[in-house]
Amino acid sequence: MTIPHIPPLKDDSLAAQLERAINNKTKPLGSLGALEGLAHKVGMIQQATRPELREPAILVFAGDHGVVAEGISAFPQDVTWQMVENFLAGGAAINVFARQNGCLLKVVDAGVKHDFGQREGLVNRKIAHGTANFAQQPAMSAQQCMEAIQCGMDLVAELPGNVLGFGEMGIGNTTAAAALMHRLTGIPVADCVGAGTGLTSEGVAHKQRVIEAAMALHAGAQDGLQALATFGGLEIAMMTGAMLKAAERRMVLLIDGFIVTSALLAAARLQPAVLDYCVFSHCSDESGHQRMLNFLGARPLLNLGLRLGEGTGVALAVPLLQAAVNFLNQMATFESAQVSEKSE
Ligand SMILES: Cc1cc2ncn([C@H]3O[C@H](COP(=O)(O)O)[C@@H](O)[C@H]3O)c2cc1C
Ligand SMILES: O=C(O)c1cccnc1
Repeated sequence: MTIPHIPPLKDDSLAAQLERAINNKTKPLGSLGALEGLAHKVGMIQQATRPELREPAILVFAGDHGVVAEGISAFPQDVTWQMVENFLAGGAAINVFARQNGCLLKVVDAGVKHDFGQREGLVNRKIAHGTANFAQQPAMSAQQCMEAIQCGMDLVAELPGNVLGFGEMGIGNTTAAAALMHRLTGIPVADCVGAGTGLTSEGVAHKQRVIEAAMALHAGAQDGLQALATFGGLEIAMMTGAMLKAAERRMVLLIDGFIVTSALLAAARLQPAVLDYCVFSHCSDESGHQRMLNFLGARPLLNLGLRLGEGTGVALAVPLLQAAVNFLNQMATFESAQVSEKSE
């Protein structure tokens, strides 16, 4: 496996051109707020003063987690495969929002504990029937983790468009994500754990204890790949690989909530410049997501109190991304529209 090399987005002359183009539009300086930074970012990613978005896609990566044996989720493990069926039938929240906003949606079986057979619309990249319980042993072998990363890279190499959103499904994956977050950021476990699908406060306290015990058990798993293999999920590792390949292909990466951002923490540990290619769609209500975003220096577009995952925040942010590119390409300048500039 070769981790792609991702160049940082540094081109002072293009950055200045984009800034000028944005500032010359018929509006007070800075008045389109976060959309201005977004337009600038897409221009830098595409190395163009007139960027364009083509065929936005959302990949929903699904996988199961052995750590559910510790009683860390409010829902049973079968919900993972049942929700995959729901995605295939078009009835989940992500189906609704992806349809609404014209996104291609693909569901990837990275490691669900269920046999789906050959199914229309399901991309079969199953590495294993779920991970092992990281409260007892590493979730994945190094080999499985690398296979998952490689599959993620290969999937993205085939995509037609230039915008890629990330979503996930996997009962128990907020526990994996919180463990990964703690190990990769050093933020105390108590500030990484949250209620996930709806644990009570005692449930959250138990989840915290499970993670703390696992940290002691796996004290040696410190580097990015080791941490990912030890605490991550097959869907999380596959997202990490997909993110790296998408940045290498100069796609716009749309980041969803807590679990997707944990995959990005691992990707950024391997190739820090991957962050230059990311748009943070929203801040999840899963406590810990805000801290993760702060750690990355990220400013999310939306704050809607979502705590679902699946890529729902990503799908909702697509029209904002389109608006940013459209204002850059279509708005008149002070000169072209003959509008007077600021007096003093
Ligand atoms: C019906 C249902 C649909 C979902 N869609 C996404 N998730 C979300 O919840 C799960 C993580 O939460 P925890 O770690 O607490 O198990 C993930 O599958 C995530 O995508 C769902 C959860 C449920 C119950
Ligand atoms: O932020 C998320 O993506 C999230 C939060 C809770 C449960 N599932 C996903």
